[in-house]
Amino acid sequence: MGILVKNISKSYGKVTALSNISLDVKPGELYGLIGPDGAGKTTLFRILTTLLIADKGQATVTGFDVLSDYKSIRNSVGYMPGRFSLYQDLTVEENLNFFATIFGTSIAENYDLIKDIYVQIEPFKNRRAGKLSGGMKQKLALSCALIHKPKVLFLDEPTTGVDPVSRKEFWEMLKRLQQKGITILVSTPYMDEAALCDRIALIQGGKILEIDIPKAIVGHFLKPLYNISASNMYSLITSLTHYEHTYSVFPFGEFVHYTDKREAMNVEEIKSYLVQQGLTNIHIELTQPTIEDTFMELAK
Ligand SMILES: Nc1ncnc2c1ncn2[C@@H]1O[C@H](COP(=O)(O)OP(=O)(O)OP(=O)(O)O)[C@@H](O)[C@H]1O
Repeated sequence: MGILVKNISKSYGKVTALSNISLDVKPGELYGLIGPDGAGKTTLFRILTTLLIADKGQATVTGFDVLSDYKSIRNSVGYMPGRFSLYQDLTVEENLNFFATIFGTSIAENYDLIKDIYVQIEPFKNRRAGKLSGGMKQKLALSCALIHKPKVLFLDEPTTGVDPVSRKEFWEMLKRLQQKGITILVSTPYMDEAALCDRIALIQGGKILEIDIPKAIVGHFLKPLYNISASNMYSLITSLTHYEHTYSVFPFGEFVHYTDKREAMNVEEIKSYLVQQGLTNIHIELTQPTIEDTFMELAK
C-alpha cells in the first residue's frame, strides 16, 4: 500500500493545475515526479498530504483516503515542502524538537532514523535555521520530516537551490532511507536526477506525459538524434531553427540536439547548409537520447 492517485483534477479559478492525473507508487519505491515550474507538482503533493482538496478523483496514501482518513495520513507521512518548512528564528535543535513534539515523540526516540543526516548539521545545532546554507537547511528540513518515523515521505523539489555536491549527497541519503522501507515520492525539475529514481512520471501543464522506469523512458524517443556543434552557438541555433528540414533543435550543454523531419537525413547536406550560413568548425554526430530529450519531445 503505497500511494494511489486516480483521475485527480484541480483548478484554481481559471487555471487548471492538474488534469485527470493517475499514478501509483508501490510500497518502498523511490518515485520521481519530473516537470518544470508550474507543472502541477506542488498541487499534487498538497492534495496527497491532505492540505488541499481535489476537485475530482480519488487518492489514497498507505491505504488511507485523503478525504475520509486525513488524520491517519497526517500521522504516517513526512512532508518536506519546497519552501518555508523551517522556522527561521528557531535554532537547528529547536526546529527538530518542535517537529518531534507536535508528533508526540522526541529526538532521542527516533534518532536512529535521522542519525546519518543529523550528524552533519549537529555541530551547528545552536545556529538559527535562517542562517544556514542551502544544503544544511535541506538536511534539517529532511530530519524534521523524518522525526516521527513516517511510512511515506513527500519531498517537493528538495534539491532546488542546492549546490551539486549537496545534491549528490542528498540522493545518496534518499537511497538509504528507501532501504529502511520508506516509500518516497520526490519532485524535481532536474532531468539528471530522474535517472536516480526507480520509476518516474513526466508531468507538464497538469498532465502526465509518460510513466516508466528511467531506462525505458528514453526508449520512447524514436528519431535519430544528433549532437551538432560549431564556432558560434547562437547562430548555429538560429540557422537550424530556420532550416526547412528541422524537426527539433535545442541547446544541450556544449552541443545542439537536433532531429530531422526526413526519414533519411544527409549529414553532408546539413553541413553545407551551415557553411552557407557562415558557420565554421562544424561537427555532427549521432548521440543517445536522454530523459530531457524525451521530455521535450513528449511536451512538443
Ligand atoms: N493558490 C494558487 N492560486 C492560483 N493559481 C495557482 C495557485 N497555486 C498554483 N497555481 C497555479 O497552478 C499551476 C500549478 O502550480 P504548482 O505550484 O502546483 O506547480 P509546480 O509544478 O509545483 O511548480 P512550482 O515549482 O513553480 O511551484 C501553475 O500554473 C500555478 O501558477
